[in-house]
Amino acid sequence: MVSDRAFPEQPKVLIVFNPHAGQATAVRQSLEQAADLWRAQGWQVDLQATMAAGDATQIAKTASQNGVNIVVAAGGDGTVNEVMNGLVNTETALAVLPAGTVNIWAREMGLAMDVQRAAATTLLAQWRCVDVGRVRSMFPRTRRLSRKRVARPKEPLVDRHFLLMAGVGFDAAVTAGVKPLEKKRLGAIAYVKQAIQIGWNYRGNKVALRIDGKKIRGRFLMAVVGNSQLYGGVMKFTLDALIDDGLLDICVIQGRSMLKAPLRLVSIFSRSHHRDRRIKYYQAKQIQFLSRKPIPVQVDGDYLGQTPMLFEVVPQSLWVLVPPNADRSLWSNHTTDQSQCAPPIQTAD
Ligand SMILES: Nc1ncnc2c1ncn2[C@@H]1O[C@H](COP(=O)(O)OP(=O)(O)OP(=O)(O)O)[C@@H](O)[C@H]1O
Repeated sequence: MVSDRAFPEQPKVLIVFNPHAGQATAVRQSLEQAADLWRAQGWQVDLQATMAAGDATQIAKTASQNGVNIVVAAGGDGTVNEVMNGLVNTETALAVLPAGTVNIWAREMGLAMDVQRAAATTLLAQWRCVDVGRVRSMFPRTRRLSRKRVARPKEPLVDRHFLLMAGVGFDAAVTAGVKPLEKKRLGAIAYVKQAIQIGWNYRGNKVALRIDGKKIRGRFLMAVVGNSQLYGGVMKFTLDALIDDGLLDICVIQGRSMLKAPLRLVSIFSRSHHRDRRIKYYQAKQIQFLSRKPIPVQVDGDYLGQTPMLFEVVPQSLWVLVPPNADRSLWSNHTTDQSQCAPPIQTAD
């Protein structure tokens, strides 16, 4: 792996933490210890807790404007998503300390799930510039899907970046239904419980996709639009995704009901997507999702809204700290053109 950018000697660091993330209770204490470890290496570290959902984006944006070199998202993937939304197209890098329920980005980065060990590994990280995804509500020009009208957005319009993936359909319906208290109590099992509860009656939706201009229609149970590979911490829907290739990977699961969904899961777990004729796989810069009925959408594990939505890649737009054990299969072999990432920031001492 090639380092994209030199580490500042005494970086200014802000740890943004979600006090309600995950199931642990003494997060602040272990984050203070992580901060001390970094301070011992000359890093200038501050901590700030979020007060409400959505806070972390503004905190990260302000930190970047104030010359902070690294903003550390201490929480789960929802917190990582909020922080990165404040850092896209800035000079400030994203790092993570895993304190959430699933911690997919931390796993992709090869970090231990223990905050202290993850902090120690972060000292050895390299700066890399990566792509992110962007998802926006859209008003389709096509008013019809076969002979029926295309659904118009009924919820507030959204415009959001994502680092890991977005899901459309069944997984987003599950995400929307998991209650925060249940997630706190049961952890990842809350998702399994919800999936079983709604799976019996879930029906595939008629969807029209436009993938880089190419029209594709069908009845889909769900689709994953991946910027990276790992999903749910255990499997890979978008197993060919590279985080610096200027493309999003799209894995579509076809079907009318969940009856045969276990077969699709076997294909996904055994990484034989390409041999399953009910799984379609694409790579593209832009994907439009249109449907007769509004279909739920989640980004990086949190419910976002409903179709119609437009997904597109924002190439080379985010600096991230990449520890030595990060999954190498996420990066293309060649050194990418870094000109679109903001130039390195100079620490004002
Ligand atoms: N102070 C806060 N009070 C209430 N909600 C918050 C606060 N700070 C952040 N949140 C919200 O909590 C949501 C979940 O947090 P987060 O993703 O960090 O943890 P998690 O859900 O336990 O982990 P994972 O996403 O890995 O499963 C985030 O989407 C965020 O919007």
